[in-house]
Amino acid sequence: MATAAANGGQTERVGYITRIQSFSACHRLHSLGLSDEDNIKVFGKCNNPNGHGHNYKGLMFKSFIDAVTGMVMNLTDLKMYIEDVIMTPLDHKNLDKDVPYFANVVSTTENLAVYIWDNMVKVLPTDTLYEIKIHETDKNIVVYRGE
Ligand SMILES: Nc1nc2c(c(=O)[nH]1)N=C([C@H](O)[C@H](O)COP(=O)(O)OP(=O)(O)OP(=O)(O)O)CN2
Ligand SMILES: [Zn+2]
Repeated sequence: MATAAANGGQTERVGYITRIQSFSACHRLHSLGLSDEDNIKVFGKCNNPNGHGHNYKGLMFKSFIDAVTGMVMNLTDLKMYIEDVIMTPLDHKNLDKDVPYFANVVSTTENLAVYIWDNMVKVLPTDTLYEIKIHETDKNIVVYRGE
């Protein structure tokens, strides 16, 4: 159990750690709630039935810095969680066809962040996830904090 003595007498500190994970996937922006015509109006080139690909970069985490281990979370454990939640289901996949969640949810980066959040909280220690930040392109970045 962590003690203040093991931490040089300091009170608990909150740390933020980030792990950058790249993964590639293709998708098409298409809402089942819109007509084909409106889908084209709303999503433009991204509604092309042939889809298009991205090299996403997903990030994360916060928690108390454990007084004994000095870690917010062991990055080696984090790597395993990321493998299970991001890499196995999403990497080199067609989001709309290969990931059941996106069968009727538009595969925007916002919804991808929600998907990753919902699945990461299932495997991480309680209250350690701070945010999911996804770089869809160098210019387009989405943050989701579970709200
Ligand atoms: N709010 C959102 N808007 C858009 C999303 C999204 O996920 N959330 N996604 C897309 C497209 O899927 C696509 O990613 C856009 O790519 P693109 O226009 O090529 O990306 P850039 O803006 O970086 O390209 P430049 O043309 O170089 O500026 C569209 N909208
Ligand atoms: Zn896209």
